[in-house]
Amino acid sequence: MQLEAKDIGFRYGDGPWLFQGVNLTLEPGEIVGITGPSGRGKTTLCRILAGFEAPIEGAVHFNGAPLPNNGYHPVQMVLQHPEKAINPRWKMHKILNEGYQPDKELLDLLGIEREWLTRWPHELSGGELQRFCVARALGPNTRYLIADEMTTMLDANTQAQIWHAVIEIAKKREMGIIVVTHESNLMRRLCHRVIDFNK
Ligand SMILES: Nc1ncnc2c1ncn2[C@@H]1O[C@H](COP(=O)(O)OP(=O)(O)OP(=O)(O)O)[C@@H](O)[C@H]1O
Repeated sequence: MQLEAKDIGFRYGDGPWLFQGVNLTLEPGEIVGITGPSGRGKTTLCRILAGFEAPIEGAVHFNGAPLPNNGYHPVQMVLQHPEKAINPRWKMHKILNEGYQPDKELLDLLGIEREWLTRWPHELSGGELQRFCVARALGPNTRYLIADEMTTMLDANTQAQIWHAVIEIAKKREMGIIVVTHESNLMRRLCHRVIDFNK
């Protein structure tokens, strides 16, 4: 079940092309980094790969066919700021179980404490909230995870715990990952290969 970007081009409105002719193939279980300067279009490319945005040119294929536009999406994305990705009017248990019911093993792996489940989002730290966003993205039908600066705002311990959990799940399920980060050490440690989005 490959994830394939074929000759992708994108621009906002009638502005200049952000990028054109982007080709990328991810195999199951592969961890690929995307690096490049701020504003180059990495997040935009991620949004296209996750089906949030349609490319102006080219196409994204999953398992040889266009990305599905209903049902559970096989490509899930986790953003830098968890508070932008959750409903502030829902308690954490509702946010966590929105798409599927994560099991105890996953909650433990991500260090999610049970007492957090009855709290509102504003009653948790950024690192605690991000664990929920990661759990929510790791449904059993997630085949590719896009981590766009997923742990940039977090301290080293939280960053390590979250990545340990994600890598363990990825190995077990042969889930592919796209890692967008400006941290070159993290990139080197995690990724099988890195695409320089500067060129
Ligand atoms: N909805 C939008 N409408 C118009 N321009 C946008 C929109 N979203 C992003 N842009 C612009 O597109 C460019 C690329 O943005 P993008 O977030 O994809 O870059 P990036 O490489 O991920 O940057 P960073 O490393 O800072 O996160 C930026 O110049 C941004 O201002």
